[in-house]
Amino acid sequence: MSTPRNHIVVMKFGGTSVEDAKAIDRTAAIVRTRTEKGLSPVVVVSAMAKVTDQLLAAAAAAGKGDKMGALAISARLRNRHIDTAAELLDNEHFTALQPVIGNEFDSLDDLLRGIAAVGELTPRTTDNVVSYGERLSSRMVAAAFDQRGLNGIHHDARESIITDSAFGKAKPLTDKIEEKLVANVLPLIDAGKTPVMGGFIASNEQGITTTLGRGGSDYTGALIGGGLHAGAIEIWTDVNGIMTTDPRITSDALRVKTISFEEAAELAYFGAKVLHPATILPAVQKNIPVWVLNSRNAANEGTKIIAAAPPCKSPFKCIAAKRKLTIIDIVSSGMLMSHGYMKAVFDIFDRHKVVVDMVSTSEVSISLTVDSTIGLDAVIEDLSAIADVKLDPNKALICLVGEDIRGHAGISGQVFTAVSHVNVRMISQGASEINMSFMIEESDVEEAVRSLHKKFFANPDPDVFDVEARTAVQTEPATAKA
Ligand SMILES: Nc1ncnc2c1ncn2[C@@H]1O[C@H](COP(=O)(O)OP(=O)(O)O)[C@@H](O)[C@H]1O
Ligand SMILES: N[C@@H](CC(=O)OP(=O)(O)O)C(=O)O
Repeated sequence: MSTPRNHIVVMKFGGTSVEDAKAIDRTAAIVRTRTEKGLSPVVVVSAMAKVTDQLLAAAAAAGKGDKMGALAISARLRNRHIDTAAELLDNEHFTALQPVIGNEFDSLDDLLRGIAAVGELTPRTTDNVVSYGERLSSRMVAAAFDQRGLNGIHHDARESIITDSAFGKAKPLTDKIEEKLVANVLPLIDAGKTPVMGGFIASNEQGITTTLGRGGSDYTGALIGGGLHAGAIEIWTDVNGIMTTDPRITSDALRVKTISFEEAAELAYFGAKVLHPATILPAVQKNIPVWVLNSRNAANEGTKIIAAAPPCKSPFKCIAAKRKLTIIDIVSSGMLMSHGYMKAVFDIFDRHKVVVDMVSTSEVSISLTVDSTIGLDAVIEDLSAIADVKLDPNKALICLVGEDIRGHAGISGQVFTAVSHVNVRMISQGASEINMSFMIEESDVEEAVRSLHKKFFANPDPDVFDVEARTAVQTEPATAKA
């Protein structure tokens, strides 16, 4: 294993942390606190808030042949970026950056015209369109850091983050990434620069643009942290850290002070949007602590994610909800007393590369859940050849994460009493010692989470949760973003 470079800190700023000139200015001030401590930051930025969704909308319009609609979205984005740069930068830096922004938008417009002309949108072209968000934000932030004396220098993430060719959700090639980071980024750090890179975007081995999937900038941050063997990875967002549940569901949510890698991975996978599920992996491999911090309230301690979290007296640390799930009920009398049936069913999911989240079985039926409709038609067709299949959409998974759920007697009774007014469709407990999950109607999510939160976080362990903040008000309300 490589030797840790403890002076390097990877700082990832999400869309809300770079949403406008004021936010980027705050970001620069936060980065300065690290350079003042003698640390060497590598900065990863997402697209400005909502830009990714708007680029996807432009791509979709172009794919339907609506050239004017696509170009209109692009024109609005062009104005937003130019206006932000004008507010953010002095004359010298703005004059240098304006043509760069202009060129990027000219090439985006050419791309959108091309898509509209053929009237077809592929995953590969979608990745190309959507990559402009991070390409632009990283250039703007680098210029702002340069002007503010932070020695900011732009590095195109696509030159260092190398993936396979699974457009839309590409898999990183970690050995290649490490090689590239050491060759491209380390010399910049050694020269006293602050490299600024776009998150989420990458390229395959042929140099074609790919992306790591929605919310993937956290993953970029972790890949860079792992590849450079940094001393810490910081995820800067718009809340005080990992909270006991999404603070948009209940304002009673409390900051979790410390959480284990394992617990954070479960939470992220089962819906806590604050962290991309893959973020933890590179950190675990090199035992790098990950911090989740608030760029609107930088003085707050945030949440530390480490290998082993301290003991917690409360049974749960967090409640996550994952929406937009579909339950698939598979019923067949052929399953009765037979072996190999499960294998046949799962082989079908495997063949069509459809990921299953939760499974529950009886003698003649299997219920399972999926979070994407991509590839689902083919799965249903193949399953229908061996069983009766029923789809039940608009479901949500509620996941309670805690360090030793099995060790708490009577815990299931307490959970289901708390949500006794909600129709529970599937339950899973026992597969993991730290997770208890169940499926409900999507429309019941808020009610169920609030009831569970009230039940399990009435007397939280002060060593683990920031109880003092219970009465404190957030610095600013969280805003909707993408
Ligand atoms: N358990 C949780 N703790 C904190 N935030 C959560 C949690 N679950 C969901 N969230 C949501 O995640 C949001 C932050 O994630 P995201 O919007 O992707 O931020 P960014 O743009 O910084 O990457 C918060 O505003 C919050 O509403
Ligand atoms: N911009 C990308 C990647 C990302 O991670 O964004 P954010 O950090 O704002 O969640 C997205 O919206 O999916």
